[in-house]
Amino acid sequence: MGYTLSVLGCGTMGIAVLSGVVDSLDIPSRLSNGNREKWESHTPGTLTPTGSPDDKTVPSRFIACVKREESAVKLKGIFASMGVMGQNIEVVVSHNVQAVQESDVVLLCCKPQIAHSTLSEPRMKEALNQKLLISTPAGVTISQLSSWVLPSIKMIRAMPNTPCKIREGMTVLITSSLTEKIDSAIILKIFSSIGRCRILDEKHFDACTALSSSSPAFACIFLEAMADGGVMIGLPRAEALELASQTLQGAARMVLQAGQHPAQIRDAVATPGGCTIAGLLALEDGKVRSTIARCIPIATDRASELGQPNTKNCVADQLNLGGPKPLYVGILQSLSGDILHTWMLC
Ligand SMILES: NC(=O)C1=CN([C@@H]2O[C@H](COP(=O)(O)OP(=O)(O)OC[C@H]3O[C@@H](n4cnc5c(N)ncnc54)[C@H](OP(=O)(O)O)[C@@H]3O)[C@@H](O)[C@H]2O)C=CC1
Ligand SMILES: O=C(O)[C@@H]1CCC=N1
Repeated sequence: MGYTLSVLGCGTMGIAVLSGVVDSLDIPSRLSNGNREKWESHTPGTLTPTGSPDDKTVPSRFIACVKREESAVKLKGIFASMGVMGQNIEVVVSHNVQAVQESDVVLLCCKPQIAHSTLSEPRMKEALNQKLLISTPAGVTISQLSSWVLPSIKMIRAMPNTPCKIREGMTVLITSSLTEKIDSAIILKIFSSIGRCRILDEKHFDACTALSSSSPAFACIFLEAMADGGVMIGLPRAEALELASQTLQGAARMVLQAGQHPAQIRDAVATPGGCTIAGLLALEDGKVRSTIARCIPIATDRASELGQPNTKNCVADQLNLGGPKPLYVGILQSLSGDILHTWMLC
């Protein structure tokens, strides 16, 4: 048997990490029951753990913790479709402490605003004793985390992104506090099985949060805009999206895999007097380069505020609403313009 990994707050990010890790493993129940094929990563260096079944650096049991019953139902559906529900994965509602007691490694994936209260649940400190805690909430620092737990806890910060779900993630790690080799091996196996990972100082963490964790959203704005352009000149929507997505992926891989500089790729495509240079000049007229670049420091500033006391959190958090985001939008749209404006600023 390997170790038990629990996820405290198994929402978007928890599901992405858990699904990616599960897909990286050869779990017999999934392989034998004819469920969908597992995702194979295309990222060079991504690891498919091949440890023996009793390898202590590879997880073999998972516990996903959520707050609401409806989220548990959704999670069970996701893991059932992967062929692992019940056998290797349990989904629990409001049983954080028990899940941590039964785990060796704990992935904290709740919102930054509730990281403190989640780690301060009665008996949680004791449950975490000697365990390895991986904290993902944006803006919550190692020094804050250290003040909330016992000194005996082994702890790191990780900043993954949603493509971890298909094993194409980018994760930045601070592992300086780890002293035991086995803990470093566990961490590196988790995150290098679901994409690339890089170890950096904590001073860079908010920038990394913006550049790799938020950026799937930023990249999709560019992607959608390219597809819109194709639709504007008559391409069917689905094909326009396919062309734009595969092209962006190909261009990124030429940088990562072929080691080409982006300017080299651009210049090679831009034939003198051709259509590419005409398009490039139109892009530069729209100040696209500085607009894109400037979103990163803005997101970095906001990341640094998250999880800090006395900073603006969104209206939904202030009202402590527990529903899904579309519900907030509905409620907020029915409120006055001023409140909606406040919410959009946060
Ligand atoms: N989303 C992203 O791309 C990234 C997110 N992060 C970080 O990951 C964290 C999670 O973000 P995200 O996944 O988007 O958020 P979600 O809202 O999707 O997930 C949060 C999860 O926490 C659960 N939860 C809430 N309260 C409790 C509780 N008391 N006990 C156990 N579980 C609880 C929720 O359960 P329920 O659904 O039942 O309410 C939900 O499953 C954040 O701190 C964020 O900064 C980091 C990098 C990227
Ligand atoms: O937007 C957020 O706050 C989270 C953290 C990074 C990506 N999503």
